[in-house]
Amino acid sequence: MNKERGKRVGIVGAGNVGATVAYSLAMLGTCHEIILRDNKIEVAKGKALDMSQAAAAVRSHTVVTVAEDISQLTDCDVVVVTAGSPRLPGMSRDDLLMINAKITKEVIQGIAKYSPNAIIIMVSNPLDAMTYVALKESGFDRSRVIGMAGILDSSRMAAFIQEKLGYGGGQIRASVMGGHGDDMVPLPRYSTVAGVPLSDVLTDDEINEIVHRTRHGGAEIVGYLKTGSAYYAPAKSTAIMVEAILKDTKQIHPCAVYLDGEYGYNDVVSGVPVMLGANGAEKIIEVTLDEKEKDMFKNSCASVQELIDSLNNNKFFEGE
Ligand SMILES: NC(=O)c1ccc[n+]([C@@H]2O[C@H](COP(=O)([O-])OP(=O)(O)OC[C@H]3O[C@@H](n4cnc5c(N)ncnc54)[C@H](O)[C@@H]3O)[C@@H](O)[C@H]2O)c1
Ligand SMILES: O=C(O)C[C@H](O)C(=O)O
Repeated sequence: MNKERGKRVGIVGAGNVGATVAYSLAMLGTCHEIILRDNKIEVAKGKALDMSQAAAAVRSHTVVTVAEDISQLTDCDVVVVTAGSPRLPGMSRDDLLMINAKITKEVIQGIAKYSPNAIIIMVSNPLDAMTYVALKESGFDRSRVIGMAGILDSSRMAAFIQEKLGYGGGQIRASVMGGHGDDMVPLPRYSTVAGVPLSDVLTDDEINEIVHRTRHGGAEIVGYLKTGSAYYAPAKSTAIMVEAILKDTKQIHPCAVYLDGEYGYNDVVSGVPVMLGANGAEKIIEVTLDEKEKDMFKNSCASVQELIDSLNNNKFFEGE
């Protein structure tokens, strides 16, 4: 972390998610400067001015600026990448693979060049495959390339539990592992309400309904919005990760990371509990899964692997 000047967070893609992350961070005031980078430079400039003024309103010292070119995104401590297309109704996140992989490749090469010490938080979809692309294109250690999805998926599950119960808001700890796809792995066995196991307060049918809704939580919102996907909860979840890194909290959050033997998997990205701190993903926690949970995790990793295979078959990583 740079000690001479305040902490600097870059955000590539100042659309719905990126701008909301920036706003959230500006209100928290943990970093000194937030730099927005988007191809739509005028829009980014307008949003940056608007957010700096909002920061002044709440007496936050954070300033929001714009990088007109990726070469101006220098010496960031953390860079959040939300550049790319969101899905539309009827699409799966995987349908975004090739279009967003190309964008990710381009922006990650710039980040690696101009902010070589940054910790990268990937947001663009399909999340696990884009985190894999970011890792390969940056050449960074795996601890410095982390995908955001698990906090979002767990928060969704918690909200659905609260809705079903009608009580317990703020006291629910929901757990979701695996990739950020339709076969993500919600873990009712590791979910509690004020410390009480979920199975003590809900029936099996109710829990299954919540699991199903969590898996399709992103699509549910796309179905309403029509022109794009969710951004308030995704942005807040991303800001939680940025804060954990900047403040070196060493707290555990579900994040997408490159697995190198953990859970029995290699050379794939998936969502697992991770300790976040100043050095990024400082530790991967291996929780005990029962046979059914292991099977679900296996399926989820296989889906991410298919996307990586598809990139390889398209010679995406060749010539590097
Ligand atoms: N991981 C998650 O849980 C999660 C949650 C929500 C959204 N997402 C994903 O995040 C991405 C962004 O979603 P959104 O709703 O903000 O979309 P958006 O369309 O509102 O914003 C994307 C922005 O990226 C910009 N952009 C495109 N190419 C660029 C480039 N090369 N350099 C700089 N900027 C570029 C666009 O101009 C646009 O402003 C999508 O891929 C979406 O699927 C992931
Ligand atoms: O659903 C999407 O496409 C966006 C994001 O991954 C989400 O879960 O909200």
